[in-house]
Amino acid sequence: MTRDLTPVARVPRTGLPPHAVVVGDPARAAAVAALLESAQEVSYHREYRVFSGSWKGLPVVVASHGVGGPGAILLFQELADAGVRTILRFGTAGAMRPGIRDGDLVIAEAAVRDDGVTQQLLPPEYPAVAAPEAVLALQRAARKQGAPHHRGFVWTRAAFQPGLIPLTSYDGAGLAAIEMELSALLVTASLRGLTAGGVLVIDGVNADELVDRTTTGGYDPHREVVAAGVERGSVVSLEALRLLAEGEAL
Ligand SMILES: O=P(O)(O)O[C@H]1O[C@H](CO)[C@@H](O)[C@H]1O
Ligand SMILES: O=c1cc[nH]c(=O)[nH]1
Repeated sequence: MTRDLTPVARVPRTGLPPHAVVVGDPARAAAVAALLESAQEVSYHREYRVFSGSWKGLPVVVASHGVGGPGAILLFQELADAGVRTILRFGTAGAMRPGIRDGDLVIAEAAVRDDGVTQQLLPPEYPAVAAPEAVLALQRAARKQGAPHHRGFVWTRAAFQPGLIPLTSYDGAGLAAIEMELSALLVTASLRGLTAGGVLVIDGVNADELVDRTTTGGYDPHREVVAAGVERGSVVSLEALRLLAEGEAL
């Protein structure tokens, strides 16, 4: 019995649908799963809460991976071991580009690999890129949902709080948002032959040096403007999965 479960997240090795939305917060996984038909909790070990159900007839997985790349990559790898082939991360992030507002969505095209884990798997020059079809599916779903959205590069950074070492300056590099797990997903996808992408709801920004005070209110995910973005983003990520599954992304 135990051998039929993956070792850390303890998801069943067989029987999961091949399409998944992953989120950091187990409570958000439950909220996204509540949008599904016939949703059921498959497993819940550590920070990894896993549901299955149907979105417009498409069987899907919704799962939480917790905070931080090293823990999250375990879920991504174990979902791949369990037969999941398409994974979209639906997270929260801080804005880094002027004009991106609280509650807006950022659709990731690629991520800076500052995730604290993939450097131990392969050289730092290796890119973390989203599947183009995932980018287009998310963009199409965002337009359909009327969700304010932007496309761009994301900084995946292992440290949330600023410390004594000054932040790397990406001034002039055009980064759109900062979060903590996406590059770990994108690298896993490249190594395992998965299709992956990500969409992030802006909840302010986590480091004072990065704050664009004209458009965000500073880091605070517990606000109505963020909750409204999360509601829109939940539908966008599920609908993008459906577009990918139906081959309607391009
Ligand atoms: O809202 P989630 O998906 O957890 O994403 C962001 O929020 C957490 C930090 O508060 C990190 O996990 C970061 O990546
Ligand atoms: O890493 C994160 C996640 C959410 N918001 C931020 O500002 N940073």
